[in-house]
Amino acid sequence: MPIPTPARLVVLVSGSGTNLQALIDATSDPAYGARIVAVGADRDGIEGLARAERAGIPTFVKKVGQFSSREHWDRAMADTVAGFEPDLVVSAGFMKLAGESFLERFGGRFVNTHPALLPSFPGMHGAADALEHGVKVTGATLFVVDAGVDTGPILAQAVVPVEDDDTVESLHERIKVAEREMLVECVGRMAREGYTITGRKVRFGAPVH
Ligand SMILES: Nc1nc2c(c(=O)[nH]1)N[C@@H](CN(C=O)c1ccc(C(=O)N[C@@H](CCC(=O)O)C(=O)O)cc1)CN2
Ligand SMILES: NCC(=O)N[C@@H]1O[C@H](COP(=O)([O-])[O-])[C@@H](O)[C@H]1O
Repeated sequence: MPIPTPARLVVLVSGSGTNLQALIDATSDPAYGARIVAVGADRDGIEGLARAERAGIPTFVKKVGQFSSREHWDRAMADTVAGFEPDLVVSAGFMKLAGESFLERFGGRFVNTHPALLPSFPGMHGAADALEHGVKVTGATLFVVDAGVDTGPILAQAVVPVEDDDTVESLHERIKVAEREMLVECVGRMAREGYTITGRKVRFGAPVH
């Protein structure tokens, strides 16, 4: 997938937005090769939206409850995101599953960062589930979103140790430090180098014809 530079990014958030902030900081350098054209959320009053507003980035909020069905919400999300003409959509702590309409429009250029080493510990509680299971290492995974829950082709993974005295909070904070670095590096490479998806394998670099 070759991408025109600077790549246009739409970032989706549901919470504190520290991954978004890492992207905001990275995109302030024109050499990074991407810029954030909008930040979207499924709820209001979150620090993620405040971070975007402080950076002068347009925001939008689409709550599921504002729509008559989940499908209508999904289509409204897809229409709104499409209006910003993104090259890549980045889910960074976005706590909603994307449905058919969204994936029809953005499949192959919608990535998500997850706080565990997939395929282990998918879902909404990746750090807590890894701690509960007693694993000795965990981390973060960046993948291309598909119709499953955290099942898409993997772009990159970052590993962190689990310490004996970890709480869910201390472990998730350690994961997030590695996650932000991985996200910034990979989104920048996708923008500058393009990427190729072949079945379950993703590599940086545009397809060779
Ligand atoms: N179709 C997909 N959409 C998304 C994926 C994905 O793999 N496939 N990844 C997510 C993020 N994600 C974890 O990485 C995730 C987010 C939300 C849920 C979930 O079950 N959400 C519930 C609502 C929960 C809430 O509102 O608090 C829901 O969507 O109804 C699971 C995994 C990005 N989207
Ligand atoms: N399943 C999705 C999920 O758990 N996402 C996780 O939420 C956190 C958001 O942090 P942030 O709002 O500070 O970027 C991140 O660790 C992200 O991987």
